[in-house]
Amino acid sequence: MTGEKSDSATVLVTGGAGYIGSHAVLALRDRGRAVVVLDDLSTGRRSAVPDGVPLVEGDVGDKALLADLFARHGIGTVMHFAGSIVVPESVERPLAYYRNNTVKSHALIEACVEAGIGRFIFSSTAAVYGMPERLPIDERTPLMPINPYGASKLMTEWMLRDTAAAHGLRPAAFRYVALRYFNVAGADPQGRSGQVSRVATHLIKIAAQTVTGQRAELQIHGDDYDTPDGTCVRDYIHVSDLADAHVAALRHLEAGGASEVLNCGYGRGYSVREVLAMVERVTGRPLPMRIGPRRAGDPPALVAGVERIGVTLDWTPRHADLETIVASALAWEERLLKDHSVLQPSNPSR
Ligand SMILES: NC(=O)c1ccc[n+]([C@@H]2O[C@H](COP(=O)([O-])OP(=O)(O)OC[C@H]3O[C@@H](n4cnc5c(N)ncnc54)[C@H](O)[C@@H]3O)[C@@H](O)[C@H]2O)c1
Ligand SMILES: O=c1ccn([C@@H]2O[C@H](COP(=O)(O)OP(=O)(O)O[C@H]3O[C@H](CO)[C@H](O)[C@H](O)[C@H]3O)[C@@H](O)[C@H]2O)c(=O)[nH]1
Repeated sequence: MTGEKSDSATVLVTGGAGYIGSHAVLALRDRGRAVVVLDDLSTGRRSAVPDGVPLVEGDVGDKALLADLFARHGIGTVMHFAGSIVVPESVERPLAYYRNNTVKSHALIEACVEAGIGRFIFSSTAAVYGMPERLPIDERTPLMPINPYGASKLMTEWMLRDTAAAHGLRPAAFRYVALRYFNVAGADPQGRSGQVSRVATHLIKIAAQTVTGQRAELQIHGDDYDTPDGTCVRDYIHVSDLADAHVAALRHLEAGGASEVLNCGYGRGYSVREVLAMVERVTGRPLPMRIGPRRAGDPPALVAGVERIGVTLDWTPRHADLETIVASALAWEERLLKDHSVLQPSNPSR
């Protein structure tokens, strides 16, 4: 397309020092793509960025920095992972979430339009659906987020939709793929990256910490849901498959494909109890656990409708089973325990 940057152009990965972004960096590098990371290291880690990948330490809302970075590195596509992700925190500090996730995404999208960067891939979330009543959840399901985190992401989707509508037909076209992730888990199969959280909230991460003795016990947040075993059901996707979906989205846009909003999951749900049983099976160790009350805002079941991603992207998941997800998460947790350099502090000033 006229005015577009060439396919060999560098990919900017915002939030590339974080959990999912660092796996996307690995997936891009493994395919020989040039990558630059922009990260403020608020939750990310310098050590998550592989050697040889430039890390620009800065804020994704800093337009002067962005303009300079785009020109200096010849950026052709932006993959936007940077953001704040803790749902209960978003309820306590909504304006901080709207600022970091929505206002700063606005600055980034605007900087792209001004620089003529026409390809944008965005980390969205199943949280845009809220508490859907019907499963599986396809992309036409009504969008009714129930917390500021989901709303802050949905607003960014809308900015992308409207920007593509306004600029999509011009010579410097703007097209995007928004990927709505379901439950992301696991770690790079080669052990190069994984999840490092100061305060873990995700089930598989907490289970890994518990079974390795870092926590006394895990609490199941409610077993009285209207689900087969009473615990919540989620669609867990391996982080490396998700990273590959980003590479597939990049290829889609580079081939001139249209803007898309796509669920990312496997279309299969597991209950909390099933996940915990898998942790016990993989380790051969009992997992200390007890039943606690429901956690506010937890939908009983979230399972992705995955037809659309299947027909739109050239994406074949390679790690689509719970055992692989759990085993890779556990292997990473063992590595964290042994190798403290992985835990190199993010930004000491925060
Ligand atoms: N983890 C999940 O299960 C999940 C599910 C759905 C969607 N997502 C989305 O995926 C993206 C990545 O999530 P993650 O789990 O890797 O989280 P993470 O906290 O590990 O990564 C986020 C990264 O963004 C950086 N960052 C935050 N604000 C920034 C700013 N203003 N400027 C520059 N860098 C900034 C952080 O330092 C960090 O490296 C987020 O946008 C999140 O909303 C995550
Ligand atoms: O110690 C724990 C932690 C979690 N859970 C349960 O395990 C399930 C999964 O919980 P997670 O916190 O791992 O994930 P969520 O489904 O709450 O959230 C995920 O999906 C959301 C979309 O709905 C957002 O995208 C969010 O960023 C992402 O982490 C839930 O039923 C939760 O109650 C427990 O029982 N005990």
